[in-house]
Amino acid sequence: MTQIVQRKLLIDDAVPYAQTIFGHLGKVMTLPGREINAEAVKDIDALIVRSRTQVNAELLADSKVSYVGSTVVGLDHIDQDYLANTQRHFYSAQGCNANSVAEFVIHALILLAEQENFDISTKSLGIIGVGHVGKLLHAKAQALGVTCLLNDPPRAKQEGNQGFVDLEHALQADIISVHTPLTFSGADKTYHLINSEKLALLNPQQILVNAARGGIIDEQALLQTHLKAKITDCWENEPNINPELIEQSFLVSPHIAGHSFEAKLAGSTMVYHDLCSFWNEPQKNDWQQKLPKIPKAITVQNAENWQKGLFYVLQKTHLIQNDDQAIRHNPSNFEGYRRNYPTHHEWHKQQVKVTKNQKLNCILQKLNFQLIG
Ligand SMILES: NC(=O)C1=CN([C@@H]2O[C@H](COP(=O)(O)OP(=O)(O)OC[C@H]3O[C@@H](n4cnc5c(N)ncnc54)[C@H](O)[C@@H]3O)[C@@H](O)[C@H]2O)C=CC1
Ligand SMILES: O=C(O)C(=O)[C@H](O)COP(=O)(O)O
Repeated sequence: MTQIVQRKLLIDDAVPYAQTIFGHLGKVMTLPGREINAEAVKDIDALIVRSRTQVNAELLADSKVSYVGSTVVGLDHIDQDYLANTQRHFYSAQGCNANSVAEFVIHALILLAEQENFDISTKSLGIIGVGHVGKLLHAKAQALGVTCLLNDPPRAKQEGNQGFVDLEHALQADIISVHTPLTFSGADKTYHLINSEKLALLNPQQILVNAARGGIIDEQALLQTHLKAKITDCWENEPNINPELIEQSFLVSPHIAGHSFEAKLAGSTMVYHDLCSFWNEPQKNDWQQKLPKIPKAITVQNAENWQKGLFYVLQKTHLIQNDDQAIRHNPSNFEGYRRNYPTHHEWHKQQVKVTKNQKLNCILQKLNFQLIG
């Protein structure tokens, strides 16, 4: 009688619901992403990672891994050529956390606007990289009345220049937010894209946001650049982040812009669906009944000013300042905090009671909050 050999899956332990979602496909083992090494993957069939595992020949050469799934968006931890050349199937959950990042940027900017006492709708926003995240950020910023300048040369080459501006033009915006991948080669490589020459174009009234990747902005040059505010979620040399940049930043966070509950779950389920089809296995979705209940409705206390009302609502969904406090005076907490990141839900999961302020109600709706009677 032929013995059915159970498939083995090794999954980064930061992948939520790993056992619940993937358990029916085989024997699931989990490890912290940074501890997934050649020894751990030797006898594994499917490897499912987040960003903290370098997937390359060094990791896989002696393994029988035939499937690699990445439950995050960035690809700088994956040697895709090696996987293709060794006939290993690769899937990346592109776009899974875009909404989370866009919400993070808007929330950080509203916090800044409230603390610096300006109306965000009077500002312009330069979005460098207009893919999944950039498009959603554009839509949310427009909902707030922000004028956006869009820079994305690869898209402009494909689609035509209509609607796009060049980098120097985008860098004239009051607020600049980078949302490109980190790439080291090619005509549009992004490593140090915002270098000392580009930073020299900026003035002390401008705001610079990095919730994409450390290295897109030259950090050493950034330290010499005086700006109204630096908002830093992504750093060079993570988790050993630069204390001077912490000091200079209005808001710091340990690379968690994409860490909403829905984003992490989307990454897992997108890889799960791909693995099921790769192994020609029927999907089982009964785990969805085990998801946390949505938070209770928010009642706005301060609606006379739409921006103050929005700030109140955003703070009820997630205290972004906690992400700052978690590392500002204790940078060594960078990995620990993100591995145990407190659950927060995306705005489309949040109910808000209709307020007296029609403009606020309209903005909340455009930002995908659930407005209830
Ligand atoms: N902080 C966090 O937690 C997260 C960070 N990220 C990072 O953000 C990046 C963007 O995410 P998505 O929007 O989902 O990726 P995406 O691939 O959908 O969009 C990236 C966009 O950047 C454009 N681009 C590439 N090179 C460029 C250049 N030199 N100048 C301007 N635009 C350029 C591309 O054409 C594309 O439209 C990811 O590659 C990842 O590194 C993504 C999710 C979470
Ligand atoms: O998707 C990406 O790219 C990101 O930057 C994710 O936020 C990375 O998440 P972790 O793998 O660092 O949990």
